[in-house]
Amino acid sequence: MIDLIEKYFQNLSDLQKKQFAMLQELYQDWNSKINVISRKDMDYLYLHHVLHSLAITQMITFKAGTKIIDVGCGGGFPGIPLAILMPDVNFLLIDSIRKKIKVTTAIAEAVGLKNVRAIQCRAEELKDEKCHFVVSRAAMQMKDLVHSSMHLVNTKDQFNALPNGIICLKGGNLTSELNPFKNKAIVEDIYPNFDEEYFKTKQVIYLPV
Ligand SMILES: C[S@@+](CC[C@H](N)C(=O)[O-])C[C@H]1O[C@@H](n2cnc3c(N)ncnc32)[C@H](O)[C@@H]1O
Repeated sequence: MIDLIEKYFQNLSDLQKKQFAMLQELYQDWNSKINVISRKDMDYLYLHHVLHSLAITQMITFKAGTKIIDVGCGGGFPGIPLAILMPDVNFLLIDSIRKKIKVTTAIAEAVGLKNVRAIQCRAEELKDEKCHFVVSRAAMQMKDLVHSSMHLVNTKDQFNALPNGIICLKGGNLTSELNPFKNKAIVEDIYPNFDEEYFKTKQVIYLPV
């Protein structure tokens, strides 16, 4: 299934290929102990979770040294696949549920990711950390994500192609959810950049802070 990742990311090093390939067994094993992915979805780990996480790269390629906070990372999405793809970018993965952070930490360690930290906390209670971009998938409604995480974004230190902000992965009808942000948010369909049927209902949303 690593083929699916290589279809879109052709310059992976041998280490990155190995790291992506390790995810299947690691998630299989951890998910049997602590549920972080719906059981029926385990057959689609690379399409529904790994590649979907990497679809953030259609909006932006983070420069080396960028700091990212993944809010509500659960078992590590989108943070872990992005951290494998971008070893020069620093990731802090947070979730309010301790056992999810246990899985995320174990997987990051097993894969040998030096650019990942994971801590259990609620986004709104995180005070001592700043990042250039918050990323998130399926953690909360846009207005709650903005409310809980806006303070994490450093608005002064800007060096990426887009101003610092929040980037999230969403699906379905977003009209009412994004209504308060309609003049500011950029919404991109993932399909056909990633041309699997699964992505026909999925979007990447960017909101500058
Ligand atoms: C549906 S899961 C998605 C997990 C992961 N992002 C994924 O896509 O597989 C949502 C996660 O967000 C976490 N979460 C919700 N509100 C949060 C908050 N305010 N701060 C930190 N984590 C939060 C929950 O604990 C849960 O693990």
